[in-house]
Amino acid sequence: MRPVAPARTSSNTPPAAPAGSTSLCALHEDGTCHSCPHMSTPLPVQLARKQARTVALLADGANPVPAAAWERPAASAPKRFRNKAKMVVSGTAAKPLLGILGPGGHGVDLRTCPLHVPEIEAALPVLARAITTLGLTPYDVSARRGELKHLLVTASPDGDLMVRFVLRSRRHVDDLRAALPSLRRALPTLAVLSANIQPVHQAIIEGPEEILLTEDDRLLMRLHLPAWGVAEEDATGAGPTELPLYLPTRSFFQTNTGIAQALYATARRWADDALTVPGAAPTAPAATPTAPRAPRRVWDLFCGVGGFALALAGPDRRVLGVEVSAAAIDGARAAARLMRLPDDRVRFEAGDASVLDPGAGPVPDLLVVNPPRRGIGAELAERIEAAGVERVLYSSCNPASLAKDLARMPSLRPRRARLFDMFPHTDHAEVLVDLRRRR
Ligand SMILES: C[S@@+](CC[C@H](N)C(=O)[O-])C[C@H]1O[C@@H](n2cnc3c(N)ncnc32)[C@H](O)[C@@H]1O
Repeated sequence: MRPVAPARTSSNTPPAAPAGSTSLCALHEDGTCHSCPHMSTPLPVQLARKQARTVALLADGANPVPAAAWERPAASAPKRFRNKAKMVVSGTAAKPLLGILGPGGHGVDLRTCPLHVPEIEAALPVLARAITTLGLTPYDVSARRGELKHLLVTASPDGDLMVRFVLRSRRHVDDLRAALPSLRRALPTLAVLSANIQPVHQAIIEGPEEILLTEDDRLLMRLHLPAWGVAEEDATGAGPTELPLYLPTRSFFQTNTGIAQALYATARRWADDALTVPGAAPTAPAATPTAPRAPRRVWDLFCGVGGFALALAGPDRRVLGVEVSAAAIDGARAAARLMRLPDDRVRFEAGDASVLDPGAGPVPDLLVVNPPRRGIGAELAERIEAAGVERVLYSSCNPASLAKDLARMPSLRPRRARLFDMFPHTDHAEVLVDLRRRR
């Protein structure tokens, strides 16, 4: 077969925004893409507004977050922060479009989206040429014909790539396998290649079957946190402690790498900062075995590939992570091995976190929850409230469901909060709240 041509940087450069524009994105400016409604507003102004909105929303609930509890928000880079591209493939095999379906189901090409990290932007034209070379016909939603539905590309902080072709059937899997050497020549940092089979005609990004075409089945995402006890830099600040996370193909990962680092670093700083919250009730001295200064037993529910659990792992601490995705749990266990954490201290279990009862056995000193947008829900919130857990770190990508869950845990009072700009140019906000049981 014909080889795939390597990346050409000149054709990868996004078209410049029109003169006089403050926008970072020509696709936004010319109306091609509406995914980032605030793209034309300077990022510091966006962030101030997002912070004000989030503070107001959470001050208003039945278990309010006091205005004085908020730390300075963690600001993102304005562009080149997204480590994952989820591209709908449309057009034709000869001229594929990688992006979204616009009004009327017409394909819109977003391969020059300035949010993607440079490694993704350089890879997309190479992958478009591979689609042409392999004759992969994009799936036509209205005609229900074609084979290639989506292209999912993730870049690690080291620039390694995971590329997944979401196909309607297995028809082209052998062609993709045969193209691997040529793809590797064109994309030398290609670490993981797979075909995901998504046979149903529904708006679902990926299906349950993943066919791996490389030996590696996961991407190493090496994050960097500040040293223990040191305040984290915002967003892009690389610190000296490595947090190596393994991302398997069908697992969640925070899409903004710099902000993910800030989030895990803040959780770690707060977890060990039990005595220093302004206005917090004094706790027992550190030496008292029943009330240690830093938590000894930590649970991380909805742990994904283990970001919070592994950031919080320490010599005098037992950590349990629970996550519904078995693939993500495999990744978390592999990362724990890479970090040489003994499995009697750091344990990961696949299962439904929403049915757990922290009061059923020895109660964790610190519970981390980082649920999907729906929140932890009434039942888990009520069990946490009843279990007598002293401290909860609640990381939420949906302040509205967070406010509801806080109202269900009236004994756990928000003492500290921080906004993380995980999704710049949109209204979405990620919030971390430090809850302490009222005495
Ligand atoms: C917002 S992500 C957080 C992942 C992780 N904490 C991180 O920092 O990357 C939510 C996670 O919850 C998982 N999840 C969804 N429902 C679940 C459930 N009922 N029990 C356990 N995990 C669940 C998802 O698979 C996903 O990995």
